Amino acid sequence: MTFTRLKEQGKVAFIPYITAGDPDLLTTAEALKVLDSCGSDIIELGVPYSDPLADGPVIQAAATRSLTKGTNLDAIISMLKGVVPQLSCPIALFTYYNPILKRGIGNFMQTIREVGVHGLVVPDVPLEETEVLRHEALKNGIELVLLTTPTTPIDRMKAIVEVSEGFVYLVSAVGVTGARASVSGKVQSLLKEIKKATTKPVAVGFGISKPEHVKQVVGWGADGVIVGSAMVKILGEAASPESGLEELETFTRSLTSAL
Ligand SMILES: O=P(O)(O)OC[C@@H](O)[C@@H](O)c1c[nH]c2ccccc12
Repeated sequence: MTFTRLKEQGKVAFIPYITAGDPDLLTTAEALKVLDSCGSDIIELGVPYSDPLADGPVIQAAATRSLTKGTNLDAIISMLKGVVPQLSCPIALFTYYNPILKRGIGNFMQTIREVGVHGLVVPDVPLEETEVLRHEALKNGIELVLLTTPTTPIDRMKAIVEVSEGFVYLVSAVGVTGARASVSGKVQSLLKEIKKATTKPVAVGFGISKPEHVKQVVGWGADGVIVGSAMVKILGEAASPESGLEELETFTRSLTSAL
């Protein structure tokens, strides 16, 4: 839906990621409002996890701080209950598989649907194991976004894009999340391959932190850009929650104006 509207307007989606509960959940709620009002098209909200395999130092540190404060899924859910009705853009929850399993897949999907979450990203579930997850997501009207990476073999990429809902997440680089000096030139050819295989929108993430990166990825034909660590760093390193939110706004505007 979001992408259809954007495409009609000839626009590319801006998709920020932040970790819930860093520095605290009240600030997360405010950050969601700031990101929404700065023109984000989807917001990825990360559930902090103790063993975040795919995450680089910035998001790992944010998760640790958040968990130390006692952030858990229930607290995130009740924060969302209050704030989602105030947002105009959809929320995609980002979580590792374990917290979903702990709650029970069906129960998890129902709970997030009830607070108005639209999408779900789970980085550590291999395609073969997504079936149950997809089934339960579908039943609850949740879009399960799947990821493909530069090392995903073509046939596997095709199978992934075939079943991905909402959009396809193209991970731009091998390794962990985190700002990088430049976006790998390989993304251009990866985008071409994916677009040969599907008409679904493709959003690119990993290492995007500057307006130049945004412009580059848009020029290569991406339908969306995802920015995580750079956002998380601002909120995590700010002198106070208030100044973090101000910096977040300035930074987000600098990126969206490159779209
Ligand atoms: O942090 P980066 O490099 O801007 O990348 C996006 C990213 O943060 C977000 O989508 C994400 C956070 N944790 C992940 C783990 C795997 C894949 C993606 C992610």
